Amino acid sequence: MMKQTQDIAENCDQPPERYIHKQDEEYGANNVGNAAHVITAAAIPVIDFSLLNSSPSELVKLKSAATTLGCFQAINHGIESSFLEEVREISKLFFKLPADEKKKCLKEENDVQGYGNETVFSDNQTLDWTDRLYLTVLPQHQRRLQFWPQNPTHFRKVLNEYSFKIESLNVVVLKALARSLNLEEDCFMNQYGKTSKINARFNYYPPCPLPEKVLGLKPHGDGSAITFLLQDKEVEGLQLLKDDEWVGVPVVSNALTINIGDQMEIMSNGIFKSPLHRVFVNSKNERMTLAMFCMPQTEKNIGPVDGLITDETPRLYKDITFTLDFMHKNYQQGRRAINACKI
Ligand SMILES: O=C(O)CCC(=O)C(=O)O
Ligand SMILES: [Fe+2]
Repeated sequence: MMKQTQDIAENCDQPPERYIHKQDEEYGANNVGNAAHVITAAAIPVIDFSLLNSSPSELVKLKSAATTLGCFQAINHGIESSFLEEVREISKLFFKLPADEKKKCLKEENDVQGYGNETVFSDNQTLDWTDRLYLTVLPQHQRRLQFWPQNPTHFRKVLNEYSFKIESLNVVVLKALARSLNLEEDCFMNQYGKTSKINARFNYYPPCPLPEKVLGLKPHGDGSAITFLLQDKEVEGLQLLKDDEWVGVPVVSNALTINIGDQMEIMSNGIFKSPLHRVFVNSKNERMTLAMFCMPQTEKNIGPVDGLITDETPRLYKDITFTLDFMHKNYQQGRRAINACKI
């Protein structure tokens, strides 16, 4: 059985070969683009959610963020900061448990659900410097509770509550995005079926003695429609590709970082952009984040909404059922799932 990254990081002065990025990897750690630099907070738009229904200019700002970067920071989103603290706390308490205790939630080798590191498909796959706990949280009947920690004791209660808060916020985002394009407000939601599907991924990035040689997460676009990322309170690391340059996504206190995912790019016929992003780690501090991936039911076919297909803007994507398996296979082979959906 493979050792977890956290256990490796504990006593190591050199990351194992399997984590080290090779010079020729297109988006590897050595290949930092023109210059990896942290741009100012102003470059990632901050959207005030309390204004989305009343302020046309806030909606324009949202549209601009979603069509260019595919990323924005949501403030005044309605989830109490004290509750976000509880969410961070269960993550921290879980990852700080002794290895044996965490192993109670260990994923099976070829599954993504549960605790562990990245699923290995091939011998030359470069590994991410991270461990994760990956759980389907909604719809409720798809939960596989054997992977849900019972330690800390309030883990399940807090995650359950957070799932419903994110589900509601997802509706707010879907409606606002539709209105920003002058579309009927339910047009994206109509592709969801009765409820959304939400997968949670708790990410733990231990410090690394040679951070410039590894990546916390390899470059990828999210397979979701919308991703809600609760960042670490202090430690930054997320970067996204904009005009061939990697730009850092700052920590904004009490904000949720929202990413457009591949399925929204498809439903919007390419108007909204699913950004390529990756994670850097550092030598001093560990970093913990929680990504909530919201998407239509996996058995549902999705495609560009009718109102967006015109003579001038022809259909760019096929109708497709976007399964997780399809997503992950592409990721591990260093490809983008969305490219396989283009006409
Ligand atoms: O940890 C982060 O900052 C980003 C996580 C992410 O991109 C993901 O889980 O898909
Ligand atoms: Fe991501």
